[in-house]
Amino acid sequence: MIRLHDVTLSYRGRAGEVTALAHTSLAVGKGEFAAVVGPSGCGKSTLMKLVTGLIRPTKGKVEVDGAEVTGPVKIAGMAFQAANLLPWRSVLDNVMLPLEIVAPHRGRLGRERDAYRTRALDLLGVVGLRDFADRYPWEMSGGMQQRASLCRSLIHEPELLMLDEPFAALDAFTREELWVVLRDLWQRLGFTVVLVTHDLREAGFLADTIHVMSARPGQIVETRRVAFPRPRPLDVLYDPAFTDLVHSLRNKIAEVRQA
Ligand SMILES: Nc1ncnc2c1ncn2[C@@H]1O[C@H](COP(=O)(O)OP(=O)(O)OP(=O)(O)O)[C@@H](O)[C@H]1O
Repeated sequence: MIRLHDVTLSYRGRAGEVTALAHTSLAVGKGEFAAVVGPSGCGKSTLMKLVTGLIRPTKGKVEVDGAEVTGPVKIAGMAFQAANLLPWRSVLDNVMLPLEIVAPHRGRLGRERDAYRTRALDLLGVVGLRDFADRYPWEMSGGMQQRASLCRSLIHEPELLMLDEPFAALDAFTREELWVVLRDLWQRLGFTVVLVTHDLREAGFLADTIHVMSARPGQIVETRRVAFPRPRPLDVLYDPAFTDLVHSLRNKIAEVRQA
């Protein structure tokens, strides 16, 4: 689904040139759940922007679904640390927002509003928010807002879901609840995921593959397959093999930070 071939990305700003990524290569298969971890400022968000076509590589090539990325990628949905829901729209209308923007839904929404509404309500049901569809974002907790944000990123049935630290602002319990929500959505809908996170337990619980990046300029320095069988219960977090995985990822990141 995703291929980065020897990609370098340099930002040119007033303070001169900053090379965020240098000679980075990465492959993510169709339907795979990939996580990207690494020290702060190593270029994780830059990698997300390259894959979604928000920026173009300085050198090298980015491909999504077999085609070179030359502009915004239509098959991608995105969610970020801030839920960014529009306060004047109900939860349902927030979830339906991408349908007003993304082709071909934009052209169909007028005629097929009821069917789309049903789809949005079904999705809200999967994340436990069906009864909150008519509420406003400011009437809901941060975790509920993030659930709605996940629904919004999936309403146009993207093949690729790009998540940049979506649970970082939540408390530990809510975060674990949301891991389960994302696990179930992914298992049900079968999209490809790239999840950027600082939380190594989150990466271990959710991902098939964890890519570790070096300090800036970032590169993938290690790729781990996560072998725990699916569906994974939260109890896997207390498995000694899981703790070993988290420890060794932590050690690897400490090593690349000092290098
Ligand atoms: N638009 C920009 N112009 C100039 N430099 C930038 C720009 N965006 C990012 N950078 C720089 O590129 C480097 C990588 O940034 P990026 O946001 O990709 O890192 P990150 O790994 O996502 O960081 P964090 O883990 O702290 O969220 C940083 O040094 C950052 O300051």
